[in-house]
Amino acid sequence: MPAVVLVGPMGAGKSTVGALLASRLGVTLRDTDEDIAAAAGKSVQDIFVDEGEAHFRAVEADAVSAALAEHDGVVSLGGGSVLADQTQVLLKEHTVVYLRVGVADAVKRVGLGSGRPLLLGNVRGRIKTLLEERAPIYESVATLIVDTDGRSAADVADELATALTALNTTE
Ligand SMILES: Nc1ncnc2c1ncn2[C@@H]1O[C@H](COP(=O)(O)OP(=O)(O)OP(=O)(O)O)[C@@H](O)[C@H]1O
Ligand SMILES: O=C(O)C1=C[C@@H](O)[C@@H](O)[C@H](O)C1
Ligand SMILES: [Mg+2]
Repeated sequence: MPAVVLVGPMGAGKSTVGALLASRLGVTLRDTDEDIAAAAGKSVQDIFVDEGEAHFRAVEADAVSAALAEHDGVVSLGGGSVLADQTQVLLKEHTVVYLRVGVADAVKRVGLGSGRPLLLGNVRGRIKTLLEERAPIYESVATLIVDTDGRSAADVADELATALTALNTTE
């Protein structure tokens, strides 16, 4: 079972904080976006363009299920993975951290020229809508919520490492 599962929107820092946290905990990071891209032999962006979002979501649900079953370290999930009912059910069995980010910091982090397919056209507007739509879902699956606005990824990883150690010693 993973030590921790990271969820949150694009730009929350799941991949970046996940890598730092994994090294602090002495484990490895498994990122479902990377698993999907490696298996398909192309980027997540290209999968969206070539096969469409519905196909990506189906593949993603399987990738999440496999990562949760197989990986013992840190698992970071794609930003939209929590939309799947199957994933919401699976996450009940895990320690899940929601990396929260506001619109302004998320936009700064993903950059206006982002290659992220769901943000094409209007990065700020799309992020705002996605954050509003998904915040209740992230909250519902989270064991712990960590605010990341105005903080470095290293600072967030440090807080998480401490919080997880405390959580595991009180369980
Ligand atoms: N706390 C932070 N402070 C500043 N920059 C950050 C922070 N966390 C991540 N970043 C930067 O923001 C960008 C996006 O981070 P990252 O790719 O880790 O997000 P993500 O949550 O994995 O997004 P996605 O869902 O698109 O995979 C990266 O360039 C990263 O270096
Ligand atoms: O928030 C989302 O829906 C996404 C987030 C990324 O992690 C990728 O999985 C993809 O760009 C879609
Ligand atoms: Mg990522």
